[in-house]
Amino acid sequence: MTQQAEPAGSAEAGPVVAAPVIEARGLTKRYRGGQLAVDGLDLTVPDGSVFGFLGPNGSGKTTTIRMLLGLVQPTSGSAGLFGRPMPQAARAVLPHVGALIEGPAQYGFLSGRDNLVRYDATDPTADPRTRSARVDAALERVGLAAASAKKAKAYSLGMKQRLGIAAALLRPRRLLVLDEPTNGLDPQGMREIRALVRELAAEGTTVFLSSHLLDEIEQVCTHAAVMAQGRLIVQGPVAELSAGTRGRLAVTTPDPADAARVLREHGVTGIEAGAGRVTGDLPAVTGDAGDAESTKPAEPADPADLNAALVRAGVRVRAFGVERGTLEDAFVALTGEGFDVAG
Ligand SMILES: Nc1ncnc2c1ncn2[C@@H]1O[C@H](COP(=O)(O)OP(=O)(O)OP(=O)(O)O)[C@@H](O)[C@H]1O
Repeated sequence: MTQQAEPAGSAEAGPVVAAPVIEARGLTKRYRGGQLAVDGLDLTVPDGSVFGFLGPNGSGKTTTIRMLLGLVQPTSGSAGLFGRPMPQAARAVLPHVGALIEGPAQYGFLSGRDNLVRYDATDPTADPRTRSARVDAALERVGLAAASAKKAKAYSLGMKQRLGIAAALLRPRRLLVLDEPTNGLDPQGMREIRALVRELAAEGTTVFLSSHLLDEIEQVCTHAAVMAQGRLIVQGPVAELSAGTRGRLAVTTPDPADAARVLREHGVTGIEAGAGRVTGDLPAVTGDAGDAESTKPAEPADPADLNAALVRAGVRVRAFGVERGTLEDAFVALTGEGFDVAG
């Protein structure tokens, strides 16, 4: 008998060799009220990445995630997971995806363990005979084994969030999608979630997490995409995105006024001269940071030339360096706005 083509309902995601884990092309969502929540989004999430989906509140992150998971129908454009189209391939693909969107739904009167048992029981493909072992492994995985008998209502927010992640990890996942996983957590809770994300990534799970916190993305993500008002501003490896900013020149000198003058003459802008220290923005020689599609860093002037100019002008330089740009600098440079986390 010849091999049948894989049925749409198969648990296998099919051949996945080089396909990005998530791919969106021109993905757009206009809600019925007319609100354009996501506008022509092109997104590529590489296999094995920890991908930060960054944007202020209301920038369209949750709507995008819902479209990627097949929970919301796009107005236009396409979304794919593991090279398969969504929502058409949802039944085949979603068993490989764990998701935690808008906080975990839990029963406070049940223990953490019983919450997971209940959750596992709602999965028709989960073998009841191995349920107990699966639940214990998930609790262990998120560091809740010792607190597993406690009622969920007695959990801290961070523990509740980890219980939600444990639910998403009851079966092996190739992709974990976390919508604002550290929202509302205290610094310790945030650290725990970050550590967990790093561990999962080290085990080979691709993690896609949304956040409105720039430093969080810098700390934990290998790649990022930045959204503002429903549109993609930039995406790429985090190191390249922050390198794309020119960085800030910092000169320690007993002659700040002279240093400021010489630097200004050599094209340095945004100069701030204080007691014994002058900072400024390196002039760009070439570059295309203004291109929203580009992740290529702008080419800054060679700081060594500026240092030489200072020395030639008789300015005494005690320390000279370029402070690395941050993702926040990149966001400000690309949008001309501050990264507003309010709301
Ligand atoms: N069901 C809906 N109907 C109409 N408009 C909506 C709906 N859901 C979201 N929006 C609007 O779409 C825009 C994007 O919202 P979305 O929740 O996707 O953004 P977000 O970046 O996830 O923000 P947040 O972090 O606040 O959830 C917002 O202006 C929001 O008010």
